[in-house]
Amino acid sequence: MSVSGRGTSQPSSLQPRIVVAMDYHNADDCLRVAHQLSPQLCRLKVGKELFTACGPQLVEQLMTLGFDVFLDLKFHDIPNTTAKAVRAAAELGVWMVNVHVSGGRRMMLAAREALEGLQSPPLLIGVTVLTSMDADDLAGVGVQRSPEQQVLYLADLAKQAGLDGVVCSAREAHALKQACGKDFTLVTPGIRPVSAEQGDQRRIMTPAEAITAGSDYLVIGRPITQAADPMLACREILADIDGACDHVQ
Ligand SMILES: O=C(O)c1cc(=O)[nH]c(=O)n1[C@@H]1O[C@H](COP(=O)(O)O)[C@@H](O)[C@H]1O
Repeated sequence: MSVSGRGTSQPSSLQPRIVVAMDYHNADDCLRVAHQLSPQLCRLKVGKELFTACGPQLVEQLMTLGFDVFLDLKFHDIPNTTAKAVRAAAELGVWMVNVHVSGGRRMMLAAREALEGLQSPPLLIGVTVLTSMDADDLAGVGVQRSPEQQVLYLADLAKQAGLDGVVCSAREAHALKQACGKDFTLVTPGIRPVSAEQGDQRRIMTPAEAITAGSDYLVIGRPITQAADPMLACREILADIDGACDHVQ
């Protein structure tokens, strides 16, 4: 039994706000680390690499261990295909699923509609501007707005289409909470403790900064999964955000 209750968009002070990105290539590595982590302390994200290698069976195994699972496949397709993929994710029983906001309003409305009538639908979240992108990367694909302007623009589209929230960087969290309201869920990757390497991420913040800025869920991969002791790394980040949580609640 998971700890969150699906369909709850805002974490209470007792619910885990860390979502560990299980970016592994095989089930053994993923399950070895999952057994070291605790559903009381974190949720898990299954993304493209792990899902392509291991499929829905592994998602089910992680849920059997008690974890809430964010299925991060960033659907971006024609409305009919996206809606059916979102429905399939819901039938798998995941806690959260995402689509690219740039798939457009009709695509997002179809995804929303695909979840109608379900007793505990997953949170439906829109990806805005990937946290690996900066202003130069956006300009490279023809977008002249700043990352923050583009994130705000896409988040407004997502909200109007009935999505529960967006994936963004924590750098945009404060402005987004003001623009979209506190109930609009903010899921923020690009989280780096002070000592961690930035890697391919560009718009980053520390865990405590992200919570203070208004992030609801922190998606954290390599700083935990590549650590010698993932559970210890997770606990250290929790200690870092504890004070920030008290401050914002
Ligand atoms: O949707 C996501 O989860 C996502 C969106 C985004 O804009 N940036 C981003 O990094 N992610 C995911 O978040 C995780 C971040 O991992 P680390 O960079 O290792 O902490 C990866 O699994 C990414 O696929």
